[in-house]
Amino acid sequence: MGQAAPEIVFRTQGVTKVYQTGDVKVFALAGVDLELYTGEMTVLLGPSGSGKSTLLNILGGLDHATAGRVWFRDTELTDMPDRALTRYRRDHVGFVFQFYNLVPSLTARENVQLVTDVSPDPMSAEEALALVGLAKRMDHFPSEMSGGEQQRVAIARAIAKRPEILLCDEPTGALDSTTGVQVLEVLQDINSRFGTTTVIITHNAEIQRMAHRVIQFADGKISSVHTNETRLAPSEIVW
Ligand SMILES: Nc1ncnc2c1ncn2[C@@H]1O[C@H](COP(=O)(O)OP(=O)(O)OP(=O)(O)O)[C@@H](O)[C@H]1O
Repeated sequence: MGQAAPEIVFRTQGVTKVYQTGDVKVFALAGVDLELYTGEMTVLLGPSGSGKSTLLNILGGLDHATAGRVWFRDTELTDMPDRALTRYRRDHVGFVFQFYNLVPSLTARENVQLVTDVSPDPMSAEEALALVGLAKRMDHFPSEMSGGEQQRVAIARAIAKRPEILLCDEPTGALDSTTGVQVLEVLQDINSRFGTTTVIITHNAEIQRMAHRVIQFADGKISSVHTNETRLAPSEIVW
């Protein structure tokens, strides 16, 4: 018997995004057809300006495509009104960005509680912080933590609502390699422990070796898709 077909979590068809500044049009995305599968860890690679963040923002409901269609499971996101898109984002998507966007006047625990207070079925802030290895730092303020620790608080905040999807835009971009690997280990652990569909944008080609699939972008299009036969553990990745 063959393996069951993978379950599609996102599908895009001809997604285009045009930014217009005065007379100048920039095609940030120029026709992207893509399927992402439940539980998969996907790395998006490509030069600066090739459209990776634009696609991530559209998948995460932070932005609308100019043309083309986008589905999250059976729900079409394409023309969803902003209120519904906000609900979609709140209920299903966790975001991790390069700069951690923590509230400086709140402790790690309080930063995570901002999310757990408004989610229907959250884990506790304590549980989320323990999952990212910060059980002992819960009452520290961001200024008392290293970059990697702050990013782990940001990941705890993103996962505390138990999202099906975790979208990470350059999560290690501001970190040295040792700290970056710790953050990747947390992402790997969340992906395998909870089956959270995870998308990671990176400029660091080494990181692709931990992914199930690697999608390469060039000029607003997908230039190649590669499935890794074997994956490396984050601790085996060096940069
Ligand atoms: N709000 C905006 N207004 C105008 N142009 C934009 C806007 N956002 C993105 N762009 C342009 O769209 C193109 C794609 O940008 P995008 O950020 O998606 O690329 P990227 O591959 O994520 O790049 P990077 O790796 O540098 O983050 C770029 O040419 C960028 O300048």
